[in-house]
Amino acid sequence: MVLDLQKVSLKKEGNWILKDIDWQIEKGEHWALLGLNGAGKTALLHMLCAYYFPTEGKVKVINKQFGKDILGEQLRQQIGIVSSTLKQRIYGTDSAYQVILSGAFASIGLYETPTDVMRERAQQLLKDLNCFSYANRPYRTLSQGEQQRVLIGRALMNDPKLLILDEPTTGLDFIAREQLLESIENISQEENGPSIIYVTHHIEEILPTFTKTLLLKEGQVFKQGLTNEMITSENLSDFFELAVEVDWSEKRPRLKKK
Ligand SMILES: Nc1ncnc2c1ncn2[C@@H]1O[C@H](COP(=O)(O)OP(=O)(O)OP(=O)(O)O)[C@@H](O)[C@H]1O
Repeated sequence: MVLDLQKVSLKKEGNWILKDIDWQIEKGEHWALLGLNGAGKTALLHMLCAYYFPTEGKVKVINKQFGKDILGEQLRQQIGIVSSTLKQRIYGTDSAYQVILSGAFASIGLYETPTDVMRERAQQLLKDLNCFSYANRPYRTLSQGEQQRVLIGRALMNDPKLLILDEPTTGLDFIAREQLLESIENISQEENGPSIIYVTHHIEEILPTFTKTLLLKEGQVFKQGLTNEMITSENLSDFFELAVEVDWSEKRPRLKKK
């Protein structure tokens, strides 16, 4: 099992930010995590990466239980994450290639000498993610779409079992967004590739590959299960407390206000 949360709660400064979260992710499953602003998505992701320790409940990530056999650093080597916090920390003068390579050490910047195997892997990722043409350009000169590809490459360097993509399309235009989603779909179909958690506010970004969805509301699981059973007009109207209509006529859902 990639992830096993049992009755997990988190209290910060006297407030419950997460309450009684049960969530299991099996190997090979890809999930969408949907929640409005302030739902607790970031807090939940911080917990999966062992930056937060649960106040109550049990967290197991990649078969390791928090508090027992887990060291934050070791765990983070096995999880790939792309988030806006990470994006802000990358050194703008590093080349795209160096940024990807730094993923081998889960570090910001390169302080250790990469092995030949690491260099080959980074070059393969540059090709797979169509980043080869700007491999040697400083990260800060890349477009937002190009930067996101590089960060996904960095997250894949260690062949993680879990890949967390936290709103990866923020700031992308329509074309760049669709291209990035296509790359994510390709990653999800790789044999022995990582399980993906795709965090978003945007229903239309739920690709067919995300067959499971968790709806998070006010720190609690509102509902979870098969995406086509979760993303319905009735469920989402309850979830948003607003009458909405879901159009499933294409492969991806679209949301309309009623
Ligand atoms: N360290 C903290 N101390 C106190 N309150 C916190 C802390 N971290 C988060 N919160 C609160 O917990 C709630 C959930 O925050 P979180 O950032 O996880 O939401 P989110 O779903 O990621 O929202 P967004 O989509 O806006 O990023 C918010 O009300 C936030 O103010």
